[in-house]
Amino acid sequence: MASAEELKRAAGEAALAHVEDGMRLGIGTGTTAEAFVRALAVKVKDGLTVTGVSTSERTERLCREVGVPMATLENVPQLDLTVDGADEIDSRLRLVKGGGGALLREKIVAAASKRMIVVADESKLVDTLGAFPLPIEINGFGMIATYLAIQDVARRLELPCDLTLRRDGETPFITDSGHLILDASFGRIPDPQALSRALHDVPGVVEHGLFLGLASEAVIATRGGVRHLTA
Ligand SMILES: O=C(CO)[C@H](O)[C@H](O)COP(=O)(O)O
Repeated sequence: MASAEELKRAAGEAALAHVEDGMRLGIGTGTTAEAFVRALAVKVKDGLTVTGVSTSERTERLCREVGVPMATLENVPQLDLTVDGADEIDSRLRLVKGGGGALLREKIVAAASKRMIVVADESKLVDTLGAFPLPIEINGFGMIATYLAIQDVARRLELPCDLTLRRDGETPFITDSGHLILDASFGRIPDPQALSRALHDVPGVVEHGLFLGLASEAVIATRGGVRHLTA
């Protein structure tokens, strides 16, 4: 039976079929996105020309290490395609992302792209979003007030709410953009759009991990083969 690693590799390799010569590519964060980077690097060595824009410092380092040519979003602000992983994917290709802490840059890069393809193994497919805690990137200033305002959002939407400050060992986890992350267990999220809007209305919330209307396709590796889903 294929291991989780093999499934991630299969998804990463299958996404390569969507990469064309000359593309400006947003490159995601996480183990599945990294499988895509390694497969991409082989093509680059064989002569494929692409310009990558990374969604995290971690991905940037890997791309440079394996020889994928990189630019910044400042220099290349419009992208043809972004390939990125996800923590949860529903049947309408609505996503929860940010398990790796890169949600802010991931969302900026995805929004700057004409297309976003999600790469994942079948364990990420869900009927309803919400089993995976939703990462919420917040400003450090006034974090308790922000915490209370998020609890208030959940109360108004009649969702349970359990917030945990993400840690990196003894200290709070700090994102590439210098913010904190609250991992929010809201239970099942029946109306992701309403939750997204309400969270964006909280001033201390920088971004959240609900990706709605951004992914147009998904390449899902299953034990029975790779499935291609469209929104
Ligand atoms: O959103 C992300 C990082 O912020 C990742 O794409 C997500 O956590 C999936 O990671 P993996 O492919 O390792 O399961």
